[in-house]
Amino acid sequence: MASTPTPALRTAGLTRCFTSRGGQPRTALDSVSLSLPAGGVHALLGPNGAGKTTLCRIASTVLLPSSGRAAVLGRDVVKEAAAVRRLIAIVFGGDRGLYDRLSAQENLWFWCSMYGLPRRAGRQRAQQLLEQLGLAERAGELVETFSRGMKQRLHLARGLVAEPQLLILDEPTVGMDPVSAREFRTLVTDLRSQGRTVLLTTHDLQEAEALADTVTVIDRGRVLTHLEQPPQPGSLEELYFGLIRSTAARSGGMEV
Ligand SMILES: Nc1ncnc2c1ncn2[C@@H]1O[C@H](COP(=O)(O)OP(=O)(O)OP(=O)(O)O)[C@@H](O)[C@H]1O
Repeated sequence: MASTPTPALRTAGLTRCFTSRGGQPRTALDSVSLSLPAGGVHALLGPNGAGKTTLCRIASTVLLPSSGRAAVLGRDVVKEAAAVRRLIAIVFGGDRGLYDRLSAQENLWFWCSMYGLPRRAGRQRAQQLLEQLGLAERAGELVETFSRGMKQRLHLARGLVAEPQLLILDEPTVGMDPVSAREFRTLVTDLRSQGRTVLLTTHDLQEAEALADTVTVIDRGRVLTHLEQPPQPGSLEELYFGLIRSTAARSGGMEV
């Protein structure tokens, strides 16, 4: 009998609670059970505060679950955190995580050394990534002089230093102009064709539709739907708004 392939990310009853400053309990993830296959782009959608970043942070071992389990390629994110860190990379949108007063290549050299690459191999890897991401011409310039789109490419290069099997992109195109965002999406498509798995959170439904092989919609920490196939062109907006509207109506929340 053929064995079932190990999912890139599997969660079972995954729950994460926070306590607000005023002492109010807040459930960011509420018993989330999901299985995302290895390979392809998996879109995670949901309104502000839905729990997307919390899920990404748990999958990348920087946040502990309150209860339930999560595993990356079969490795438990709590009990085998070190092994999980070797399999994943996380790229946040915005300006976090880069050293502005260093050049693009210095940033990458730093990250290569953090991942234990010897100096020579690190420099080769950095050069290869700068070329792959179209930054080679600006490699020696300070990151503070980069546009947002260029910074996002560099973020992605940083994420790729360790050749992760699961790349988590948390709103990677936020604030990008349409051309930079489209180029970034092309890079994501290239990664998919190289056999990598990408978990993508986004508020851009067209982006999700263009890239995703599976789509998961969450709201208030709960999975509302999980599509195991790419959405039909033009279908996602109606599905998404319908789901969010009915959840809001059930809980007497705002109109969408
Ligand atoms: N460190 C924290 N302390 C308290 N509450 C938190 C903390 N981190 C997240 N939360 C809360 O958990 C819930 C989910 O937040 P999360 O950042 O995962 O949402 P999100 O779907 O990524 O939202 P957005 O689309 O706005 O980025 C929110 O109510 C948020 O206020």
